[in-house]
Amino acid sequence: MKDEGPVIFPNDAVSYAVYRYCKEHSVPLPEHLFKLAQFTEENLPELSEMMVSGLQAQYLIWTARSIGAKKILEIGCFCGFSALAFAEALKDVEGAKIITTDVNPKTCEIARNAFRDAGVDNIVTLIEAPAIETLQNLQNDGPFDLVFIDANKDGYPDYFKTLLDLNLIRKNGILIADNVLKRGLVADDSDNNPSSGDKDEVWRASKLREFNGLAAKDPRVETLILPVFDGLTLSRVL
Ligand SMILES: C[S@@+](CC[C@H](N)C(=O)[O-])C[C@H]1O[C@@H](n2cnc3c(N)ncnc32)[C@H](O)[C@@H]1O
Repeated sequence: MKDEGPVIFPNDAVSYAVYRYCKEHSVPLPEHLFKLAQFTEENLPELSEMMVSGLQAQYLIWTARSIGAKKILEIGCFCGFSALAFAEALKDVEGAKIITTDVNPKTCEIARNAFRDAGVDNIVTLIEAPAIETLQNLQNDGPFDLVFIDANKDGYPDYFKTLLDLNLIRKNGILIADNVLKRGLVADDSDNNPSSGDKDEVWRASKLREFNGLAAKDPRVETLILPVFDGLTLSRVL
């Protein structure tokens, strides 16, 4: 077994080259995703970092197709970038349905326009409401094949419990949660971590630690945490 050592790549330059290489050799993204990303970066520059990365969108498309997903639920729509990726994955699937939810009216409007412009508004429904409320009203729409959590980090433990208690994910369906390592703070928030001075982030990391603990111990799921992007928790429903 190899040592569980630090980063594989020697420095930032090589890491960026690797990232570009991975994108170029992975499932392609449609042009409308690049357009939405550019629009978001130009119009909401201070928030645009909230979008998943290009490679992460490729990962979501590949995963949704791999498990034969037909129904997807997303918590945290923002301007619609990851939902559009899911729509790309499901565009040729008979009866496909994507439900996404967010509380920000401004970004919801951008997302709705993006879904319409991409011609996927027939399969994507955006519910403008707090996610916990949305989950409690989804009994007739589930169970989902894939659920993606990418919203307020303090909500992750409740989203996890509600999704499982209400049987909103089918057997062998998967839950993907983003940002679960929070720049490593979840595993190490000591002075070793340059982000440890940011008290808000340290608090969010504590909620993510709680979420990861639930996902690791709950007998209804089998969980894998991957140290990719900002950390992904993958839970398969048993
Ligand atoms: C990281 S962004 C989502 C990014 C999106 N998945 C993408 O890749 O483009 C998080 C979103 O969660 C939303 N959010 C925050 N609190 C929420 C809540 N209680 N219920 C639903 N959405 C919430 C924010 O408004 C924000 O748009």
